[in-house]
Amino acid sequence: MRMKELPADFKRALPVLKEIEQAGYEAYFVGGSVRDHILGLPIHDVDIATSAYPEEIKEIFKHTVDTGIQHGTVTVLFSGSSYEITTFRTESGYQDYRRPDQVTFVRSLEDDLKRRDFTINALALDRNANVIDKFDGLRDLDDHLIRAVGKAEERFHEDALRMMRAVRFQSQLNFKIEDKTAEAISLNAHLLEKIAVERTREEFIKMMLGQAWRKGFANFLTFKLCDYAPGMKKHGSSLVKLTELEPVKFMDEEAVWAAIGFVLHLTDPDLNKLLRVWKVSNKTREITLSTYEMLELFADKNFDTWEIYSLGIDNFDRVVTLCQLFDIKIEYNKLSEAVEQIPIKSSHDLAITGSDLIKILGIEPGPEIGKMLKNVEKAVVRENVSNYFDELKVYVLSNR
Ligand SMILES: Nc1ccn([C@@H]2O[C@H](COP(=O)(O)OP(=O)(O)OP(=O)(O)O)[C@@H](O)[C@H]2O)c(=O)n1
Repeated sequence: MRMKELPADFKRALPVLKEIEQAGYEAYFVGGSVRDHILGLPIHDVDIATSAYPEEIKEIFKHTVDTGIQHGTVTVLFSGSSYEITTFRTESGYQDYRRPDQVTFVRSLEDDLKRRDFTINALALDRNANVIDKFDGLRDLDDHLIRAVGKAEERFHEDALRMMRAVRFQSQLNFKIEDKTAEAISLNAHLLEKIAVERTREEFIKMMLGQAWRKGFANFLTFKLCDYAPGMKKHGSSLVKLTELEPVKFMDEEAVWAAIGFVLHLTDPDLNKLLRVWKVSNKTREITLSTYEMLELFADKNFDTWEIYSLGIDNFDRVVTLCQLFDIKIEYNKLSEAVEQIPIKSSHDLAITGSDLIKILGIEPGPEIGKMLKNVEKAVVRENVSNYFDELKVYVLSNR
């Protein structure tokens, strides 16, 4: 099959493929960018695979960096851009279900494609836009199917993360997982325990942010991957409720975690614990906890602008989408107008400072000043007083 127009990222890399071919080797685009291009999706991360060994690539190009030379990857700097070029390889060993014990460089494209996870990821594209399809990846793309290359069980034994990748692609592409591949995931879900939590988390979040996350997440539960994912073992039957909610897309990772906390009715410390087990970043954890608290307030209908402000106005839109997900009725127009009208973004925007208060009140610096400033901030946010120095001065003097 020959594709029509190549996207700019591929076109820019064509001279690199040409150089390799002129030196007597083969070179192709491979991996996710080929899949996405055929699907008509925007591409990112152009990967090039070649029959040339790393040392041979280094002879062809003047400027190279040994990025992952033991796995066959060399970064080539060419005409102001950089390209990752990986030698065709086979892999064996996989005693730990994560990494091959042995990587062997080979000259055959087919051998390289054979070791890949799914047929839709085992396509190659040559310089003339011909697709090389040894495992019926094009048919599966057409049929919207995620099918392991060769024996599914073997592919998952090689890298257990691929089971998460299956549900992730299902969600991102809105595809179905082919029966034998699905069966192999169910049989091998326990291997997920061998995978570093950071890698599992990355796939989990990509899955939850995908268009068909309800399908991917439903399979994450059905295949029992959830039982071997960090901190979720006992929660399968509660988490299933997420798939029965309104079809709303998650805005970001923080929205995903807050929704999980909410559907599990976690206390704040328990959600914190779950986030630590999944090793989310401190920033994500902070934002998630504030989002979660705001969501609970909205669900209780028991809040005012000060609470929204102190939990972070930036969380408001995320919480609104979560309210849609959980069908929590809020008076959106009224609320968003109120939030827009909050006159300050943070205490830094106050027209009065701590040193002003010390002068106005004639008192020593200390905790009293902090308390007073907080009261002023609250009054400004609740629009009990305008954020002008003179008005704040009067307010402070009459509320001392
Ligand atoms: N566990 C894995 C990871 C990757 N691959 C192969 O390596 C390619 C590149 O992997 P990666 O960049 O991680 O994923 P993509 O498939 O490119 O998807 P995306 O870029 O959307 O994450 C994949 O297409 C697949 O052929 C694999 O076989 N097994």
